[in-house]
Order: sequence, then C-alpha cells, then structure tokens
Amino acid sequence: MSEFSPGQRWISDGEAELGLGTVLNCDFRTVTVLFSASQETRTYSVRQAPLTRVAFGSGDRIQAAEGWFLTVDDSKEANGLIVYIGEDDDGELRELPEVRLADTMQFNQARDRLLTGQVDRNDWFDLRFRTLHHHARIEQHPALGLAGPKIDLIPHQLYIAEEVAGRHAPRVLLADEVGLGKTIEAGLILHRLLLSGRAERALILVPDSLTHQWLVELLRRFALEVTLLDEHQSLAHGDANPFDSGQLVLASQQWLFANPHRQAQAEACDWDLLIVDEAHHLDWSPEQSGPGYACVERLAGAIDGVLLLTATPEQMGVASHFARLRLLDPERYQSLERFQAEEQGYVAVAAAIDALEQESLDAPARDRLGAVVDDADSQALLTLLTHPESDADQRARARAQLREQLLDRHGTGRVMFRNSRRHVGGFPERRLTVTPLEAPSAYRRVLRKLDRDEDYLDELLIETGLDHPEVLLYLDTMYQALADDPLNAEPWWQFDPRVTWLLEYLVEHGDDKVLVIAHDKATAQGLAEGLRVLGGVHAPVFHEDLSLVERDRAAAAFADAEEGCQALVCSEIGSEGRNFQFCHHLVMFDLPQHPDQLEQRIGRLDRIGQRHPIEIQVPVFAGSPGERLLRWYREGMDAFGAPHGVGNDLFAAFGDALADALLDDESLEEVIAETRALFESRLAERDAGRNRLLELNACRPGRAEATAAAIGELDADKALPRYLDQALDIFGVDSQELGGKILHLRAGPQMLDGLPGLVKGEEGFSATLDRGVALARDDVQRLSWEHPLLREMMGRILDGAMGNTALALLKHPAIPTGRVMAELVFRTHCPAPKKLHINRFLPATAVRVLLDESGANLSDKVSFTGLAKNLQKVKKAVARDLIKSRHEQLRELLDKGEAEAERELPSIVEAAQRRMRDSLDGELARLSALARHNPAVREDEIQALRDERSALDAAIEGARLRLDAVRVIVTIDNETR
Ligand SMILES: Nc1ncnc2c1ncn2[C@@H]1O[C@H](COP(=O)(O)OP(=O)(O)OP(=O)(O)O)[C@@H](O)[C@H]1O
Repeated sequence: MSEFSPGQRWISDGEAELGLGTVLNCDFRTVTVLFSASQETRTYSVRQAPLTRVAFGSGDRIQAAEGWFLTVDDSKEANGLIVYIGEDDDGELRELPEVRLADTMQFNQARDRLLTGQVDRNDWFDLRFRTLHHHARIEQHPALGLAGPKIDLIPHQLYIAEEVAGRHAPRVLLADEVGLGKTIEAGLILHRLLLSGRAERALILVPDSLTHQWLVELLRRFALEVTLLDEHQSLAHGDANPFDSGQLVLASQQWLFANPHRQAQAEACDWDLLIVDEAHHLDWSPEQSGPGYACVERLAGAIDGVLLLTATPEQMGVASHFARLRLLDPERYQSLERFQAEEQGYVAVAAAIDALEQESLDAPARDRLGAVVDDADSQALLTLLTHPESDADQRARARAQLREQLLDRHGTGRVMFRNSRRHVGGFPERRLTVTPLEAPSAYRRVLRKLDRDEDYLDELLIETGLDHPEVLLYLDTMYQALADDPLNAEPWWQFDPRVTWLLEYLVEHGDDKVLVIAHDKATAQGLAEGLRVLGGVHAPVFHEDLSLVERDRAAAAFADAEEGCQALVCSEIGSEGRNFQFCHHLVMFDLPQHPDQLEQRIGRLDRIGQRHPIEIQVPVFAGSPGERLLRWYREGMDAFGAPHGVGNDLFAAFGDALADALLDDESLEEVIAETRALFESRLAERDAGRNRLLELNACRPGRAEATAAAIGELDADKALPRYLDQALDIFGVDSQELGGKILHLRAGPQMLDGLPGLVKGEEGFSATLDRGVALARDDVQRLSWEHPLLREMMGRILDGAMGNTALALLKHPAIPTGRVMAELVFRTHCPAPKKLHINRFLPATAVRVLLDESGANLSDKVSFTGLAKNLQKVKKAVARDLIKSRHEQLRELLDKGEAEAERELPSIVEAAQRRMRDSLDGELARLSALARHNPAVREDEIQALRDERSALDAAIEGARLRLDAVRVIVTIDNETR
C-alpha cells in the first residue's frame, strides 16, 4: 500500500524552492503533487519519489493558508492526514489540518530543512562554514576594496584611495599631474565604496572621447560593469528614466550638458557618487557659468559624494579653479579673495614642515615652527622635540606626529590632491628635437607682408575671419582661409615641408608608433590626407567631431601592435585624456597656445606604463611666429622638460604680450625675460607654499606603505587558492591549468547557473591569482576575494540555503556505534543600513557548537577541521531515514545548541563595540581637532560621523544569533557503512 494520501504535504528533495506540495492523487505506481506557490504539478514514480513528508513537532511555528500562525504543541492523525494542535499568536488553542498549511511556507532555514529531511552534500556544509569564516575576515580587512583591482601598487594612488574612500561622503578634487592615474584613483575609491556598501549608485560624466576608455578601464581593471548611456540608448527606454537602467551609469558630458531634459532625468535619480573627469572644462566666471558647470552644480548639490578630476585645475584661471572647489564645498569656498589670502599663508606652513627635517632644530627652524604652531597639542609636541632630555625615539615620534598635524590642519589638502612627477619619481626622460624648416612661399609671402606693413594684420584678420594669434600660429589654416576658392586651391599639404619631413620621420622610425598632434581638426584631416596621397601612409585621424565608434576604431587601429597603423593624427581636444603610452614618439605638428595644453599633449605618452624616453619632435618654420612661440616655451619656462604646474600663471600674465610679440623679436626677448623671471619666482613659491603643501599632503608614505602591505597580505593569502578550488568544484566550474599561473575557467555541464562570465557552452575566461601575471596580460582576469565570481559564489552560499544541512558518518574507536552528534553553526545577524558598513566591525560571525548525544558541548575539544577530515559521506536517502528516526533527539540538540551559542554573544558584541569605538572615536577626535584649524573640514562631516557612531552602537547592540547550518553526525563501527 502506498504511503501517500491525497491532502498530505510533501516537499521535493531536489527542488525545495517549489514550496510546499499537496498530494493530489496516487495509485500503485505514481503520485501527483501540486506545488501551488510555484504553480507546478509533478508526477513521480511511487517507488522512487524524491519527496519528503513535512511533519512539524512541538515548538515549531507554522502558518495557515489564511495567514495566521500556530505554535505547535501536539499533533494527531485523521485518515492519514496530520492535524496540528497548538496556540495561535493571540494565545488561543487551535487546530490546523496539514491540508490547510500555507503553500508559500519556505523551508530554507537550516532547522526546517533538516527536520523535513532535506540534506545537502557534506562538502557543501564544509564550504559554507569556510565561506562564513573568510567572508568575516575579508569584510574587516583594511585592504577591502583595494586589493582586487588589476593595478600596480603605486603608493600615491593607494594613499588617496584609502584616505578618500574612508570619509563620509567624500568630496574631493583629484588633480594629479597628467597621466599619474586619476582615473585609477577614482576607480579605486568607487570600488572600495561599492564593496563596503557605502555607495551603490554612481554617475560618471566624462568627455565624449573618453567614454570608451573609462568603460574599458572600469571593466578590465576593476571588474565593474557600467551602463553607457547616450541619446540612442536613452530613447530605447521610452518614457522610463534611462538613468535608472543601471547602478553605475557612464555618460558623455557633451551629450548631457547640451540636453536639459536628460539633465532633469539624471537629477531625478538617487546617486551616491558623482565623478566628473576633465573637470577644468566646467567653465565659470563671476558673470556667467557655462552649461556644464551649472549642470554639475545642481547634481553636486544633491549627491553626497563628488569626485572632480583634472590634471590642470588652473587651466581656465584661478577664479574658475576656485569655482570648482566651491562645487565641492560651497560653505567653505565663499570668497575668492579670502581663498587667495589663505594661500599666501601656506608658505609659512610649508617652511615650518621643512624645518622639521632638521635632526636638531636650530634657532631659525624653531622660529619658523613657532610661527605656525598655535594650539596646545602641537605646542606640546614642539616642546618635546626641543627638550634636552627627550631621547631620539621620542623626538622621532614627535616629529612625525607634528608633521602630520601641520599637514592636516593647514592647507587645501583635504579637498584637493595633487601629485607631481617630481615626487612620485620613476618617469622617463623627455627629449626634444626641433627641426627648422623653410616656410613655403605661400606662407612666406604673408609673413613678409606682415613684417613690412603693421596694418596688414588687421586686414588679414578680416580677410580670413580667424582670431589673433591663431592666424599667425597656424599658417596652414591661414592659407586655407585666404584661398579665393578653397575647393580649387592647391591644398596646403601639397607644399608644406612639414608633411614630407613627417613622411621621412615615419620611414626612419618604421618600427615605432608615432603620435602626431595638431591644433586644429582641419589641420589633422589635411595632414592625414597629405600622408596618404604623398607617401601612401594610412594614418587614422582622431578629432572632436568624430563619433565615438569612429574615434575608438581609430585608437584601436593605432594601438594594435602587429597589424595596426604606425601613426595617429590627433587634434588638440580630440586626444585629451587618452592613453597612448605604448608609443614614445610625439610629433607636435604645430604648438598650442597654452602651456597646460602643451603638457596635456605630452601627457598622452608620458604616463604610468611608459617604458622609453619620450622623443618629442617639433618641426618649425624658421623666423615664423610659431618659432617665437617655441622660444617662449623653451626659454621662458622649460615647458618640454617636465611639468611645472605654473603654466597658467605665466599664460595669464604674458599670454597677451606674447601674442603681440609674435611678429617682433625685440619685444619677444622682453616677454621671454619677464616670463622667465616670473617662472622662477613662481617655482620658488611653488616649492615653498601651496604646492609644496599639496605635494606633502597628496601622499603620506607611511600610510601608503601600510595600505600596500595590507594588500600584499591578501595577495599572498594561501587560503584563497584552496577556497577557490573547493568552490569551483562545488559550483560545477571546470578549471584547467594553462601554465604560467593561468587558469582557464569554463562552465561545466552541471554548473549552477548565473555565475558571472560563465555560460554553459561558451568559452569562459582565463584568470590568475598573481597580480604580476594579470598586469602583463590584457586577456587574463585577476582572481581575488573581490572578483565578481568569488563574490557571487560567496553571496549565494551566505544568502541562500546551500549547504546549511548535512549528515555524515564518523568512525571512532572510542564512541559506540549509533550515537548522534550535532555540529551547529550559528551566525550573528545585525540588521543595519548598508551604508553603515557594519561589517567592518561586526560581519556575520560564526559560532560553532558541537554537541554529543547527551548534549555535552565538545566544541573546544574537537575542531572543525579535525572533525571534518574523519567524516564519511552517506547516501541522501540513508541520511533522510536516519534523520527521520532521530527527530525528537535532534530537536532537543538544536534547542540546547542555541542556548550554548547564546552564551558567546555578549563577548562578540562587546568586542565589536570596542573595535567600532576605537576606530570612530579616534577619527572623531582627529576631525574635531582639525576643524578648529582647518575650515576644509565640514561640520556636516563631523555630525555625520557622530550619527554614524550612535547608529552603529545601536545596531551592534541589537545583534542576534541565528542558526545558519547544521550537520548531523552518526557514529558507526568499523564494519558498518
Ligand atoms: N596603478 C596602476 N597600475 C597600472 N596601470 C596604471 C596605474 N595607474 C595608472 N595606470 C595607467 O596609466 C595611465 C594613466 O592613468 P590615468 O588615465 O588614470 O591617468 P590620469 O591622471 O587620469 O591622466 P589624464 O590627466 O591624462 O586624464 C593609464 O593607462 C592607466 O591605466
């Protein structure tokens, strides 16, 4: 006779997610079960039905179809069906026949699953326990969010990322010199915020030309997938807000700034972080702000975290720079005059910090320190430093602490980070070669006329419609504008000797890539045509009016080491921010007018990753205005040697005078001499004042080293390869060694679906645990605890039921056969908003309790691994039967285990609270002391920290323990199996 009767409740062993099933009918051979919650009906063979009867016992809380709950006290049977008896939530005695149990009841909790006979594989249970352990370790690790990205560990970047991502709602200007890695810093900050739960949504606004580069960098280096939004994509969303289509949205500034409707949609979303690249283009003047500035101002007003990126913050003038700082902190930056006055004071602070370098302070050094040390705690350090009885150790500590305090309390360092090549070091040499050429007659004619006739310049401006001094500096453009009929005129590239010179240069350096930059789009296009027609050289053009796809295609054609083209011709703006460090020849076909633009050009090649000296070529017409501009750059400010960061000051002071001197050697000499004088005094100020402070602040070597060491610890974590092996195996991912520390991962036939990067029947991906190997290969991903595959596997285990029950056999000479033990794993549960990142103090923490049949706690005597290696697996059906036969006993052990675990909770809570207070109280004290001196510390930052502290305190206090997993262990003698 079949054990099934209509109305009985069963669950599927293999598909527990179907919910609670009801037997519809049965005969001798088959049973049909309806799973109402998932609207599925299944028919099984009676003899092998993978089903378990649901039977609750005393103390279980069950739900009726009508929604009310019953706490089971007893049960009885009527016509093969169970009727539960107990109290409802109002304390009334009620009966609930099993047929009226809620279909939606889930059996995911370890206790329910165990008692309903759902047992997982033993190795799943092992993996679950290890996952809990590693998850807690990684969540609290100081390198969280910084260790996974595929990057070289460069100290100034690590310092900035660690400092900025640790703040409440970071709002900073990342202003490292060109090519030092601002994108990487922003990526690190974003990654850390995301992993710690402090940010979930970010909007990234970048110039059109850089969208693809950002997309690729975020994916390849940070394994972050972003949604790239443009008008076409947005239209596909119809009436819905397209900015809601992803957590991380990347959009082109040109597109958004020109489109008020899309701006309103972007503003309507909730973001945690706004990133704006090449922020010097956000122009502002006291009279009027540009549309970009206005748009970012509105967004920055509503979004907590803001990162602005620019290598040349003052390119558009000091006022504009000030306005950008104001975007970050409107309260702090209210008056430009005050801001400039404060900057004067930085000279004294920098001098004081430099004075600290002296081993024993002489009188002038003491004076310099005395002039800025204005509070009791700094004063105490200074006294210690100069006290005759303090020993070398005390002095060293006081020196380091005072240095930190001075840096912290003065200057713009909290809002702006600027690293320069000078102190980062290790960058290649720049070599300039100037090739004088004779101007062709078409240009010479005009130049001679300009020499002879002072009034001709005005005429020329009217005739060409060009501006001054462009008309003098870009002679090809001038020639083209003068042509009566531009369509029929001989194109300039036919006779311009720079074109033939370039063709020869390309032949001479046939094996090398050459980047050519010209000021105008039209020049770049003409030049490419000239190269093709005159020399058969195909060089793609890269300019601001190309579509994104065209630009990326051009860049890819250039980047391809084997098949690619030798040269790429760019216009000024078209190439800004791009990575071309695989090439070390730069041809400046003409010169830009602003020193910062010149630096931007060289910065395309002189970037992290450049391995060769940089060859800069400038072909120039003898005696032309262009040659005079070149002299200004070389003699007035050494513009080609290394970035100096004062170009904007020089341009602001002499830009106009230089424009007037472009036709006159005598006045040029004067302008050069004056520029040189200002250049040198600015350099001296830079080294003494604000920039010196900025430099000292942009990287604190001690902290950077500590962060690098923490990352190094995770890189070398021996537990990771072991865990990975086990997890890949259990999730059904095939892993094949390719040699050279590289693995190839592919979905196996039994793989659990939905793992990132792996789809059955598809290729999979190559990956390595080794940072160096990953960096050397674009096509190889870097595996770490932070890789999406690991995070997904760990998340699935911790959020789901996988491995939360198991049964194993133990052969032990000292324990009689047939005894039951229960290995219970409890985990702390601490509901709190994600933004609090409570995991850094109290991640889900495992408490393991091992009980023998009598309820004695053996946890301290028998370790998890010690026990696990002696266990033997058992067939699922046998396991189910064993559990069924020990129901009551197991219930008792579960209750007893809970009481045992509860005893551990207070010490866990206390330790977490201590960790939290140590960390936050220290930070609060530091910030409050800072705020008294440095107005860049915002009051809302301090208040937010206080609020955070009390919210964390309450959340940790409310921590509870929940049973997470249970393994039943049954002893056997040597013969039994
Ligand atoms: N830590 C790093 N590891 C590996 N590569 C790096 C690292 N930092 C920077 N790079 C590489 O150096 C180049 C320059 O970095 P990035 O683009 O971030 O500089 P940037 O300061 O934003 O430049 P720009 O001023 O031109 O916008 C990029 O190709 C980047 O991938």
